[in-house]
Amino acid sequence: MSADKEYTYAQIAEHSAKKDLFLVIHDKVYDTTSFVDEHPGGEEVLLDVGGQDATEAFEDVGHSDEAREILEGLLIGKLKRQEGDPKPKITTTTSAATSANNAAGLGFGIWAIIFSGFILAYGAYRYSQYQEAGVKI
Ligand code: HEM
Repeated sequence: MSADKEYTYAQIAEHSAKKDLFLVIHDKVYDTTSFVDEHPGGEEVLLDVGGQDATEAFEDVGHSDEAREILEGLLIGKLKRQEGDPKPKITTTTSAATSANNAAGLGFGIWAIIFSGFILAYGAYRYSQYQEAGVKI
């Protein structure tokens, strides 16, 4: 089998049985049939995502490099995305980037509030100075 073979979601969905189990992870297709019984996380979880996109499930667990090496050995092809197919699942990289953005956004918000607080305080101070000066004159 060539790792360059392209599979559509419909073709992959036909392989969802324990004895014939395909998974999609990061748009690559893996034949996990020989691995189901050996999976340290149990066969149930693999069967749950059999014939589907398992990217999120796989990444959520935070699998080790060893797990990724096993995965490479099971590679049989890539996903041929067609019109109307589900969008690629969010990967850890993008979600990390999103949270980084959120953190930055939050940080900026806080600084904006602090900064405008200073501007207001300074304005109030200057105003009171002028008023005092006005009274004295
Ligand atoms: C073909 C794809 C997969 C491979 C090659 C794989 C491989 C492994 C390996 C080697 C481990 C041992 C810990 C580690 O090295 O990270 C593991 C643990 C685990 N896997 Fe997977 N896995 C796959 C897919 C999945 C999926 C789709 C799920 C769905 C939730 C899953 C859930 C788990 C869980 C929960 C553990 C932790 C088990 C424990 O620590 O008791 N795995 N997997």
